[in-house]
Amino acid sequence: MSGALIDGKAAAAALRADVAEAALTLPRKPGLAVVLVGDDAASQVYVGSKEKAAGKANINGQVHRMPGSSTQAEVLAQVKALAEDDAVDGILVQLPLPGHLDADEVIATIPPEKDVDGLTEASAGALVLGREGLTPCTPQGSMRLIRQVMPDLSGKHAVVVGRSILVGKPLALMLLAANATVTMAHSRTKDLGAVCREADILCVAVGRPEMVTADMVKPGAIVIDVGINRVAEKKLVGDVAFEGAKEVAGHITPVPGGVGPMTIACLLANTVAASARRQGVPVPEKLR
Ligand SMILES: Nc1nc(=O)c2c([nH]1)NC[C@@H]1CN(c3ccc(C(=O)N[C@@H](CCC(=O)O)C(=O)O)cc3)C=[N+]21
Repeated sequence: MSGALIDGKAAAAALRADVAEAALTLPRKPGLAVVLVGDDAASQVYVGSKEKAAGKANINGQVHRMPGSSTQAEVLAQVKALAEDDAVDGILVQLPLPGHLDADEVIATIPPEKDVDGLTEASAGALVLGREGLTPCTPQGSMRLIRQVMPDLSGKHAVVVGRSILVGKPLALMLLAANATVTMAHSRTKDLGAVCREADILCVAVGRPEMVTADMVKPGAIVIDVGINRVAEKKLVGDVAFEGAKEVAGHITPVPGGVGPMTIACLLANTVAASARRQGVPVPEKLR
């Protein structure tokens, strides 16, 4: 292996420790509410791990499980109740929602100051306008990993492959705010390989197993693999063909153990940051 591994598990543990410490400095214990509609097995496991992580970080985590047959009005009423609950600092609606529900309308019901997933129009607007706001967890986690190996992105070329609302688009904006020169590439980009090879920082969030191969990586580049694809019964792979790419990259995130663990840690960081603002105290520096 030539490139150094970026250990997302270790970085997430360190951030969670900072979050746990910061939570204790607040007048009131931070509260995180997760709304889970339906009984999708993967979501159950995932939400359970969020609840546990919250507890360990000195955050009151509560999961509101609703049947898959819940109506739009019932889900909206649940989110509204949490919006009005003063002890709740963060609201996360687990996605995807069952097909008969309108996720946009549900998310619009989350007050921006409790939007720990960074998915409301207000949070997206703040990111575009360069104002203070809560940022989506997966791109925020990616930025934290990049900063760890490259604190100053000035003069660097970042290529983001994938333009999703959840990851690609916000990540590009965050890289731009950090002074990188940013290219957004996607499924309609011509000669994707050539574009990727220009990248000092290559971020891939397309949801296609091992789509980015070693020949698309500039020697020494930082490679951030946001993909989590279940290929065989138990095997998880990223959007980057890791074995080859790691020989070319300077730094690379593995899957699992890369961006994934950072997503949960950033959710906790957002929750404590939201709580601090709601309680009128400064957001601890390490959580920014
Ligand atoms: N409103 C909302 N916000 C989310 O942030 C959200 C969501 N809905 N719905 C589901 C997806 C999925 N997601 C993951 C986070 C961490 C790992 C993670 O830590 N993965 C481990 C592997 C876990 C395993 O082994 O299965 C890793 O990459 O190392 C995975 C998936 C957040 N999501």
